[in-house]
Amino acid sequence: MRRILLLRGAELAVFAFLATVPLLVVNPYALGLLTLLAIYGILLIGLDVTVGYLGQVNLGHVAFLGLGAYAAGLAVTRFGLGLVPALAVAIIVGLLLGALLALPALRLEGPQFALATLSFAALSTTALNELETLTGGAQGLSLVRPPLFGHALTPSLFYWLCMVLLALVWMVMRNLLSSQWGRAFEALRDSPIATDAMGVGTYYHKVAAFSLGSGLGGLAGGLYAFNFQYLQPQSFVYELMIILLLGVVLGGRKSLWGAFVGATVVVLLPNLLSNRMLFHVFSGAGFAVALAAGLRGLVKKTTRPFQAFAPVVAMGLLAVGGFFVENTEDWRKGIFALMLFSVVVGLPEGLMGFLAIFLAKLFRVPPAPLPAPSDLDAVLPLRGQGDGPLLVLSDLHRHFGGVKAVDGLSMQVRAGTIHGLIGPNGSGKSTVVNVISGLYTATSGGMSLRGSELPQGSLNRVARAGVARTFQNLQLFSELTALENVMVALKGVYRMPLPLVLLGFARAEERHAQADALALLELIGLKDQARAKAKDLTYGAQRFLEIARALARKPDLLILDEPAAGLAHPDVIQQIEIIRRVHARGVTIILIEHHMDVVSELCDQVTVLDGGKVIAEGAPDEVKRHPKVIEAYLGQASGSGPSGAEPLPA
Ligand SMILES: Nc1ncnc2c1ncn2[C@@H]1O[C@H](COP(=O)(O)OP(=O)(O)OP(=O)(O)O)[C@@H](O)[C@H]1O
Repeated sequence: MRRILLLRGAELAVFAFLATVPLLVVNPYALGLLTLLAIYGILLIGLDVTVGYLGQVNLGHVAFLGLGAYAAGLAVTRFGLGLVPALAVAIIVGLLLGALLALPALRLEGPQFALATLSFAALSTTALNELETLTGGAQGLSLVRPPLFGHALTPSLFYWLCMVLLALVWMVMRNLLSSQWGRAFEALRDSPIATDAMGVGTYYHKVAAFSLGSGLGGLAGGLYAFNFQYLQPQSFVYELMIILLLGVVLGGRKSLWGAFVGATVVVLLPNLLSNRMLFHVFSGAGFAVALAAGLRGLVKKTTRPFQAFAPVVAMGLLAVGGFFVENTEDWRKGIFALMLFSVVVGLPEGLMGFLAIFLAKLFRVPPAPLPAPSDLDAVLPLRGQGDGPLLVLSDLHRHFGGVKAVDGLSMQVRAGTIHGLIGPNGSGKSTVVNVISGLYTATSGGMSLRGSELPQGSLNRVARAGVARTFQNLQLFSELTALENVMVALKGVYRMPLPLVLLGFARAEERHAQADALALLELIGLKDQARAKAKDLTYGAQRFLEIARALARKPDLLILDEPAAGLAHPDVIQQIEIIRRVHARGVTIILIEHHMDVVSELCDQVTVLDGGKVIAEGAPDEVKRHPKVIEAYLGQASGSGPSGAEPLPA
């Protein structure tokens, strides 16, 4: 049985079981907990988009729960809307306010982003508190759960409604996250620069992801309002946020199952704290897991000592401390902190990540087979040589304060050629590449591609204009597979509108993308490692993979920034062969390289830079003998005139 069938079967079994619960369980308390499980499940799936996929610490998600709850509550109490329109209002409020927060906040990174979201959460609670005439302030807002299509929603019916919505959210998000969108979210977490350089708008995708996650927060808020039928601003404060983060991290990031497990933890935590016996069992089990995982990691040498011992100490403190404190609820913040610390340090992949390793060993289910590679002519069409220059740089300057990294560079790259760009360290080669590819804006000067002005200062727009590049310091999407790295960059394949992607209509397109990406992996000799994560490939293979990924853009101009840097000799030979194959497809290449033998082997024309200026230009053999070049590399003019590669760095 294929892995996908097994997964779908497990999902179906769990949801079918959950659907029958109201028929089996008459205990209203248990039904209430399961209703909350569905609501928090939706909330955590939304939070996982930012925390798991975007890799950002989002401390504002609790605000969207609150805003969604009040939006739905007010829609019903003030505007007399029904249940469905009120839930729609809650989603829209989440989406819009999410986008509004994301627009400025996502220009920030790391702790600054976390602080921006925390401030938003604080502001929201204050607003809900202070806008008394609208929200009732600290007095709270009471509402009555409206009927659904004329039927009063009993606790059982409301539970089913929440479960149906969780199942829908699950399906829609699974479709989205396994599509080009999900890959883009993960790619920009690993390398925003490379994501932009592959023509995938980083900022746009970040804002879309954050807004989507917040929309789900709004929906969960609407359901929360109709579940409790009474709202108070104090319910949506940072303490709940910490529990939500604990849920996502403990359950396992980037996983719908992880969100589900996390929601279970969030729902059960209050019971855990109020029932002393349950607390002892839980903390004892946690200590045992931490000890077993730590010892296993140490024996297998997969864990550093701190990573192994710190969770044991934290969980030990929890287990022993439970016998001494009078009331565990008074210590809840400390308990959450110890649990969060243990999970972050000891179980970075969360419970589902941990479980997935065992399940994979237990079932050993092969993944679905990949399609046959597409015809390379369709993926990377052969181009004619053309005549005239493809790229023209005129009097280009790029200064950093007083440093003139590029100082009046004029250069032409003929279509269909391999154009070498060489020069001693610090001569300005990388800066030129960064200006052409849009990472830097030129201080002055002009650039044109095929006669049209090249956009400046935007990796994304330059990529869309037909320029692809690799990076001197590798910028792969390390958590994605080799195949997915190439699929992120594929041009002209993804045409399905978002609503249809959400409904699961992008599968044929995905197969097509896989086949195209495989053709490019075959070109560079990595087809057999298509499913290996980029971070697990050898260094040489990673360098080759960057070329395949850049080729997925079907570029007019490919810039290779030191593609042989750090490679062992056999890999250098393979790299030369790959570049030859790419060139044979008619792709124009700019090659920055310190290995002079690689330059001599491959380049039709070479431009030599020194101090940001061109000091020589011509065929490789000519420039090697040029006195200025020899002087630049050796710091002296040689009368004898070098032959071969000796004077230039190998
Ligand atoms: N972001 C920056 N800020 C300030 N100075 C910079 C920046 N980038 C490059 N420079 C300076 O510009 C000059 C050219 O650097 P650049 O990296 O372009 O040279 P290079 O020829 O690519 O060198 P290498 O072969 O060592 O990579 C150097 O003096 C460098 O210190």
